[in-house]
Parts: sequence; structure tokens; C-alpha cells
Amino acid sequence: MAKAAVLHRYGEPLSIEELDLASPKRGEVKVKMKAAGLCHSDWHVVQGQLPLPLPIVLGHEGAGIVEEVGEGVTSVKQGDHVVLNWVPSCGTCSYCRTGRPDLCEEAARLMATGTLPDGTTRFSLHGKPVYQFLTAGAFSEYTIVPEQAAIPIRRDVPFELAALISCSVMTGVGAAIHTAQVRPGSTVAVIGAGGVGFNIIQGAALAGAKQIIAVDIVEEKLAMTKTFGATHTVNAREDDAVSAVLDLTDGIGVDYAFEAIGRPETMADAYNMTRKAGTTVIVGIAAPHEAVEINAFSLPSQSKALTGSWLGQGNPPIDYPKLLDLYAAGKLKLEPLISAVYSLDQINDGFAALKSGQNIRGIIRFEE
Ligand SMILES: NC(=O)c1ccc[n+]([C@@H]2O[C@H](COP(=O)([O-])OP(=O)(O)OC[C@H]3O[C@@H](n4cnc5c(N)ncnc54)[C@H](O)[C@@H]3O)[C@@H](O)[C@H]2O)c1
Ligand SMILES: [Zn+2]
Ligand SMILES: [Zn+2]
Repeated sequence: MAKAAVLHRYGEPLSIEELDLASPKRGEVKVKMKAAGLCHSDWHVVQGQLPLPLPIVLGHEGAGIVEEVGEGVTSVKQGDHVVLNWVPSCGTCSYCRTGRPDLCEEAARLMATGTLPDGTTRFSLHGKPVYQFLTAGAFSEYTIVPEQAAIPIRRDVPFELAALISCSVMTGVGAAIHTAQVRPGSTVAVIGAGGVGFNIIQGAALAGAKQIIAVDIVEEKLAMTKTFGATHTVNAREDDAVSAVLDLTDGIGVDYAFEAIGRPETMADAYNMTRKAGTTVIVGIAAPHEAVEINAFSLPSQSKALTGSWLGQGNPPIDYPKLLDLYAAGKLKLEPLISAVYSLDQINDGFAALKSGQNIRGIIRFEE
């Protein structure tokens, strides 16, 4: 049995249920969850913007302890501390073989099916399957994931901080460092200062950007971005974000602009505040039917690079431990990213806070 937060119908609160949990099969790992972050991607699912099979256990940003391993598992053992990798790459598809495990075809398939690789799930309720978001299903006391989804980590980092590495830190820092490859002395704008946006800001600062402009609509969070390396802030409720960023860059625009909200309008804003030959990186996730409007003539005449970034173009077995080492070396801030801690029972309060934009990151702490 495992107590978990289950989404039964889009738009409804999650319900806390005691689910049946099978044993780990070959190549699978049972994890006792210790902490799980509330990411806007989970919220997109709740709202029906990312259609998935229901009922489902959401949560994909998590850390815990290996409780049991299935046959053939070699990379982790009972008692290891692990961070969940929500893109458990297969190692054999064309993307994996060409160094892009973030775009693994098998992991993309599992996102759509809400299952483990064999097409089934280990959670069930009254004999019917309960699906697992991104194979993780992290909003549960226990979960069972593919071996590739449980990345062993150093033991000296508290679980709540380690959990953040799983999505917001990897996604944000990776978007700046891997995807945009922000150069020292460059100029950056980040639209959306949430869990992901704060990490794009600290990633750009780590890369040596000289000007980092944070754009959001919540003044308290904008003020906090300064401690993560932002040099300027723009409140998009008060000012037009594109004009404000152009004003701050002598009318030229920034070298790199990032969108970290998931709205087509702000994606176009990110493009429009990028200078000629600069780079626009879309990190926010919009619904599959939505489209972004971009001036067609500008595409050749301004020659900007427009790209996306998934999991910060990361390779979790290598990058999660590296990011934790950067934290231990005092080069990444993790503690101040957590602005509220909830119990699993309080998860709907956490999502209400996420919806209102008040948290940087809210995190679930599982009871002992
Ligand atoms: N590409 C990936 O791999 C990946 C990974 C994780 C999350 N995401 C996506 O990134 C996005 C951000 O996720 P998050 O967890 O940081 O979300 P979040 O809710 O923590 O942050 C979103 C921020 O946007 C701000 N905002 C909302 N409307 C705005 C507006 N009109 N103008 C300016 N700011 C506005 C909010 O105040 C909030 O601070 C989501 O779409 C999420 O699904 C993508
Ligand atoms: Zn996420
Ligand atoms: Zn693959």
C-alpha cells in the first residue's frame, strides 16, 4: 500500500488515497519518497492542458531512498539516496545514440502512456490501474520507477534540496548553460520567475552574464531574483515587458531571452526582446493545440535562433551529481528556492499557492 495524491478528473482537486503497490519487476526500483516539489508541469496536467490517461499519480520532481530493487538492477541498491529522473532514457534510440538523451523517444512514449516501459503501472485502486506521471508518480509515499529514473546521489544533501535538482534546477540551469550556452559578459532576460525561472537566472549568473533582467508579475519574487543574480527586474503588470527590456539594452534587445511560464504571448515576447542573431529559448510548456505568433519577415532579416529546451538538455546520471556538487561548493543556491513546505495531505493548498504565483517552489515533505 502507498498513500498517494491522485488526479481522477481534470480541474478537480487531487484526492489522497491508499493505493495498492505491486513489487518492483525486473529493471525496476522501489523508492521511499522523502520530498517532492510542486512543478507547474503537474499543474498543467491538473488543468487538462497536458492530456494524459487518468487516474494518475502526479509529481516528477522528487528524492528518496531506495527501498527495494528488482532483478537485474545494477546502478542502485537498497539504502541509496536517489533523485528521480523524469526522462528515463533508453540508451538505444537515435537521440540517445547521438548524445541527446533529453529527447529520448522511449521516454517521450512513456510520458504519453503514463506507464512503465512494459506498458503497465505498479499503482492500482480497486484492481484498476492508476497511471504514473513521467514514470515518477512522486506524490506518493512509495513509487516504483525504471532503474534509469533513480539516479544515485551524495548522501549529505537534505532530500528537499536534492528533490529540486530533479526538475527545476536541471531545467533552469541547463537551459542557460547547455541550450543557450550563455557566454560571459552577455545580456539575458528571463520571463517568468518561478521555480524554473529562478534557476535560469542563477544558471546565467554562473555562466558570467553581465546583465540579467527578470520579468514577472509578483513583486516579492522579483525582489528575490536579485539575490540569484538578476541585475534588473520588470513587473509585467505595470510595464510592457518587451519595451522595458529594449529600454534596458539601448534599444537592441538581449543576447538570450528565455520564456519560463508556458504562454504563447510571452513566448512571442521572448522572441521580440531578443537582439538580432541572439537566441530565444522556450522552456515553458503550452497546451499542444496552441501556436505562437512571430513576424515572418523577422525570421530571416533578424536571424535569431529560436529553440526549445527540455529538462535543460541534461543527462541526469551525469548532471544531477554535478549540480549537487556545485551546491556543495557554494555555487548554486537551493535553500531559498523553497518558499513553503507541505505535507502530502496539504497538496491542494500547495497547488493553490502555485496557481497564485506566491511560491518560488513549494515542496511536499513525506512523513517518517
Ligand atoms: N521544458 C522543460 O523541460 C520544463 C521543465 C519544467 C517545467 N517546465 C515548464 O516551465 C514553466 C514554468 O514552470 P515553473 O514550475 O517554474 O512555474 P511557476 O508557476 O513556478 O512559475 C511561473 C511564473 O510565471 C509568472 N507569470 C505568470 N504569468 C505571467 C505573465 N503574464 N508575465 C510574467 N510572469 C508571469 C508567475 O508569477 C510565476 O512566477 C511551466 O510551463 C512548466 O510546465 C518546462
Ligand atoms: Zn517539472
Ligand atoms: Zn532513447
